[in-house]
This record gives sequence, C-alpha cells and structure tokens, in this order.
Amino acid sequence: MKAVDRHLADILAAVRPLAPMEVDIENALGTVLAEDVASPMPLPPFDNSAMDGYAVRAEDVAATPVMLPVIEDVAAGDGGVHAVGPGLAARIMTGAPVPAGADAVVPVEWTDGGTARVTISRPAPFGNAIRRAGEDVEAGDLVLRAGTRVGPAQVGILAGVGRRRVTVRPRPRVVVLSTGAELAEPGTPLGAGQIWESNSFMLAAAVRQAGGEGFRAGAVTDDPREFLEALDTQLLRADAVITSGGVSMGAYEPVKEALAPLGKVAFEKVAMQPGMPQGFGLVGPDAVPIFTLPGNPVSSFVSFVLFVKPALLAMQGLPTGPPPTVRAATTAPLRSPAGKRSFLRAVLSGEVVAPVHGQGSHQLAALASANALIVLPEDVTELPQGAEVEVIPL
Ligand SMILES: Nc1nc2c(c(=O)[nH]1)N[C@H]1C(S)=C(S)[C@@H](COP(=O)(O)OP(=O)(O)OC[C@H]3O[C@@H](n4cnc5c(N)ncnc54)[C@H](O)[C@@H]3O)O[C@H]1N2
Ligand code: MOO
Ligand SMILES: [Mg+2]
Repeated sequence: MKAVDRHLADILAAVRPLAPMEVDIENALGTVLAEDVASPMPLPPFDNSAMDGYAVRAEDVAATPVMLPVIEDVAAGDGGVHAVGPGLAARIMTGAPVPAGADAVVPVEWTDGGTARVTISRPAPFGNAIRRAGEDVEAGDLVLRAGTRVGPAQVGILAGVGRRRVTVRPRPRVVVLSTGAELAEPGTPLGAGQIWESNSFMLAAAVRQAGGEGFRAGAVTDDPREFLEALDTQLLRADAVITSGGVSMGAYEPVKEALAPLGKVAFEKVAMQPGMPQGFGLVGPDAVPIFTLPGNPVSSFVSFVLFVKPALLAMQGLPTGPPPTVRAATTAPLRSPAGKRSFLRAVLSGEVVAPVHGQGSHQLAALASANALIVLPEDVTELPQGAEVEVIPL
C-alpha cells in the first residue's frame, strides 16, 4: 500500500498554480492576489477633520469661553478652502479638509453652534480631532501582498487606494461527478435499493470552503461509457475534477474501468482508514487534475481534507501541505488497524478530543456531528484514554 504522505507529495508535484488574471475588484472576493498592491498616494490624502465642529488655532482657544468670528463653512468634498487666520474659525464637517492655518478642531458639542460667530466653552489642544495625511498609509506603501486571500476588508482597501482592477489567481473551478446506479437526487422519491446522493453536494461545498467554485455535475450510473461522456463534457469548464465512487474491487466500478485503460490516472490503495481506494492523474488535452475518491461518504470527505484541499490551495498559489494539526488528550481509548493511518471522527473542545459514536465510513451523520479528525499513525494500534493525540480541526 502507498503511504499517505507519498500520495499527497505526488499530487502536489503534479498540480500548478492557475494562471493569474485581471478582475474587477467587485469580483475579487475569495480570490488570491497575484500582485503586490501599493498605494499611489498617502491615506488620508490630506489633513481632515475627525469631527463636526470648528477649525481653529489651538492658541486662540486656550482660554475659554472665547468668541471667534466664523469665516466660512467647510464641508466634506470642498476644494478651495480659505486659510484660518489668527482669532478666526471655520465651521467644519467630518472628512472636510482642515484649512491652512488651523491646527485644531473644536467639536460642535463644546460650542454654542453659532454660524456667524461661535462661542467656544472648552479649550481644544493642538491637533485635536485632526486626521493627518498619511496616518494610515504613506505614498508608495504596500497595502496588500501577493498571496493574500481577498476578503471584504481587502476589497475595501483596493478601492481605497483607487484600484478598480487587480491581478488575482482565480478560484479553481472544480467539477464534482458522482457515480452509482443507486443514487437518487435529494428531494425526489427513493426507489427500491436507492439512497439519496450526498457526496457531490458535500464535495462541492468543501470546494467552496477551500476557495474554489464547486460545480455538481450530478450522478451518472455505473456505465463507464456514460461516465467518460460526462467527464469529456465537464472537462471543458474544469480546472480540476473530483469523482466519487466506482474505484474499488466490485464488478461495476465505472471510474476505474473508464480511466484505467487510458493510463493517465494511477489507481492505488493508500494506507489509510477510511479512504483506502484512491486515484489521481491528469486528464484531457489540458492535463486537468482528477481526484477519483472512494464512494463511501466519510471516505470521500476525509480524502478531500487530506489530498484535494492541499491541491486546491496550491492551485491558488497559497502555501500548502498536509492539513494543520493540534494536540489534545483523548477522552476514550482508541483503536486503529496496523499499518494504516487512521482518521477518527471526533469532537475537539480545547485540550480534549472525544471520538464520536459511529466510525464506519458510511456513517455520514456521525461525521456531521464531528468537528475534528483524530490522526493515529500507522504503527499505533491502541491508545489508552488520556493519551495525547494529533488532531486535524475541520
Ligand atoms: N472486496 C472489496 N470491497 C471493497 C473494498 C476492498 O478493498 N475490497 N474497499 C472498500 C472501501 S474501503 C471503500 S471506501 C469502498 C469504495 O468503493 P467505491 O469507491 O467503489 O464506491 P462505490 O462502490 O460506488 O460506493 C461505496 C459506498 O458509498 C455509497 N456512495 C457512493 N457514492 C455516493 C454518493 N454520491 N452519495 C452517497 N453515497 C454514495 C454507495 O452507495 C456505497 O454504499 O469500497 C469498499 N469495498
Ligand atoms: O477506506 Mo474505505 O475508505 O474505509 O471505507
Ligand atoms: Mg464500488
């Protein structure tokens, strides 16, 4: 059997970051920046008021109460603003440029709110309520680095430095193709021997959570020709393909039967539980990565976490590798088959981790009740309650 680490290493050696492309910042959410972004100018670009009030010279309001003539109103967006001379004030609004000569803003609450003249009841020290040019960013400063995942705040600063378009690595478009004659669409009635199809929904959601766009291509039956036709069509829009089912030792294994003869996908037994039957390769004229995951729902989920997600991160130009782990003490004794790495579904809370009831690779409800995977190494078969274990938070 192939080692888990070897299988991941082979996959990561074969996948490449997607080509960068320019997008409108409105479509940048969730992508990864492929360029460093600098600000062309200081932010704020000019000294401006932090409050609604009066722009004054601090020395003129050192002794209060004091009455000052108001020379004009300065609103946010005003251009040619007059200087504030000694003994004068300008009524100013939040975000408006601080007039030359003024060095403090008196909030309106400390005044009588006058328009022709204002009486100020409290001194405002030098610099009061003034936001200085360049306080956030100096001209030329990097505000975002290549490799940053774009969230709402990153979209905001892109706009804030005047960018409309930005170069990113796109979200990988991943087609999820399920196989199995027994599969019925959720929301439709079940026939005899049928179950509702869940893997394509779960895997498409996992793709989205990993920064990609997941497309469900629906389920095909156990006919390898039907599978190949569906694959051919889907390859046109896919940066990667995930299949579920049809890769084990049965008489009807459409994925294996269709792809094995083409010699592009290596079907292997990986030394893990669940998720032993695996396949990976590059298919079609564009050498699109394909992950052929086992059909048992928990097996396909664990396979995604271990192999597909790291590959999707690499395709987005992000640092990648095995899923990050933490350490915790198990609340129950644990068992694992010799020679296989086990991934037990568990609930992690702080320093302790409790395996959930139902560790079968078909037990999707048990998976849905878990928030972590306990990792038991290949050479471990038993651990007592309280032992420290490695845990993958989900
Ligand atoms: N003789 C052997 N039998 C099996 C072996 C083996 O080594 N020797 N391996 C077992 C293991 S481990 C796994 S995992 C499964 C993998 O099977 P396949 O990848 O071929 O998947 P299927 O046979 O199509 O389905 C397995 C199981 O999962 C259910 N399934 C499949 N697709 C979906 C879906 N989209 N949504 C919900 N459930 C799905 C399917 O009904 C089966 O119950 O093989 C073992 N057998
Ligand atoms: O390895 Mo299968 O993936 O246990 O159920
Ligand atoms: Mg099978």
